[in-house]
Amino acid sequence: MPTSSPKRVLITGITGQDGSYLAELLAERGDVIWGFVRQIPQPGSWIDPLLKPAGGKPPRVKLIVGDLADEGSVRRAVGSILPEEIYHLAAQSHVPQSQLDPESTLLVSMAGTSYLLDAIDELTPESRFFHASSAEIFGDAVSSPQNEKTPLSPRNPYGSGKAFATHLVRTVRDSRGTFAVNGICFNHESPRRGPNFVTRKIAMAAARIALGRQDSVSLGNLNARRDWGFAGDFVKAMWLSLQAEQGDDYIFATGVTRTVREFCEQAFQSVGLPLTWSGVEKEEVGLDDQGIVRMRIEPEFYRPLEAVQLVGDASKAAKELGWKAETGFNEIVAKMCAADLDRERAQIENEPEKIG
Ligand SMILES: C[C@H]1O[C@H](OP(=O)(O)OP(=O)(O)OC[C@H]2O[C@@H](n3cnc4c(=O)[nH]c(N)nc43)[C@H](O)[C@@H]2O)[C@@H](O)[C@@H](O)C1=O
Repeated sequence: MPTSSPKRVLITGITGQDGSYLAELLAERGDVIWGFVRQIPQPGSWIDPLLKPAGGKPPRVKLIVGDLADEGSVRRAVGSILPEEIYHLAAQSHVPQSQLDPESTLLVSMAGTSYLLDAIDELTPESRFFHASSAEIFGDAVSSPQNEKTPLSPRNPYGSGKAFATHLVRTVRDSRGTFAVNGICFNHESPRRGPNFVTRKIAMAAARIALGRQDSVSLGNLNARRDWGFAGDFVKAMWLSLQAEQGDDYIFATGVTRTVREFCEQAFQSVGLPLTWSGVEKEEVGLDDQGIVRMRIEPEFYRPLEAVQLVGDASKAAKELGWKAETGFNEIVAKMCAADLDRERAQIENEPEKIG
């Protein structure tokens, strides 16, 4: 990766999957990192090792409490930290949840992005701004694979909020000259993924079933396809995009899709419980080698409108940033299952012994 002098950096969404990997990457570079958080995280957060490093070393991350839906607190954060780089990663990013609660999803995606861009314009016009956009802006995509020029066609509130913010970033870049980047991120996973996303749900279930702590798992559409990469690779792309000559839009993706079914097969295989399938579509089940049902279909996990052909063309990021997704599908699944096996085993060790 290219070198550059340490920076003052502000990250929204720092306690999440991407925020924590990014903070680790920037801490290694020696950057001075601030996390904008709604509340101080409970112990056990992914950024604990940066907040309280081992051996009594000084914290690598400082926190500033505020709310992205409150313009005043956003201005105060930017005005007091005077960041050279801002990574805006915070979002309510679960698609079904955005259908249940569009308002708060849209507030963070739309108002939060707008307040940050206004604060930069007024207080720190030299700051470089990264917006974590999403493949969901393409929703019902008119062409495949999608690139930076593909028209936006979101199909749910989450995608709509991200589409608005993506447009806003483009407009502000053109009209005010702000160094602003849209990183249009396709699905990216890791052991830090929240358990309501399908990959982590499957990895956790496979680990728990293999250790006898759960009988089976219920899923929705097994034939849904996604372009799944590794979150640790994606945060490198985010950083690289802010080291470029000028702000721009980039697709971050692997260019390869897999089905939910393939993810299941690979996950169960990696915990030593290969699955076979029986039945059709919504009646389908996954069986282990003893014929025990380990995976069922539950209609509640089907989506009313599925994003159909989302696969990214990241050739611009490759050409201009020298970035490509390095971690393959099988490696991502293996990492996730191994981490969940470890976590479950640690929990078993800490459980009080049952007597009688
Ligand atoms: C790019 C985009 O990527 C992510 O959004 P997502 O693709 O909606 O992620 P997911 O893991 O919830 O669903 C993936 C697929 O899996 C299918 N699926 C089947 N059965 C279950 C199931 O039981 N649970 C879930 N959650 N999905 C299921 C589901 O129908 C869908 O086709 C976010 O990071 C988002 O923030 C973002 O930006």
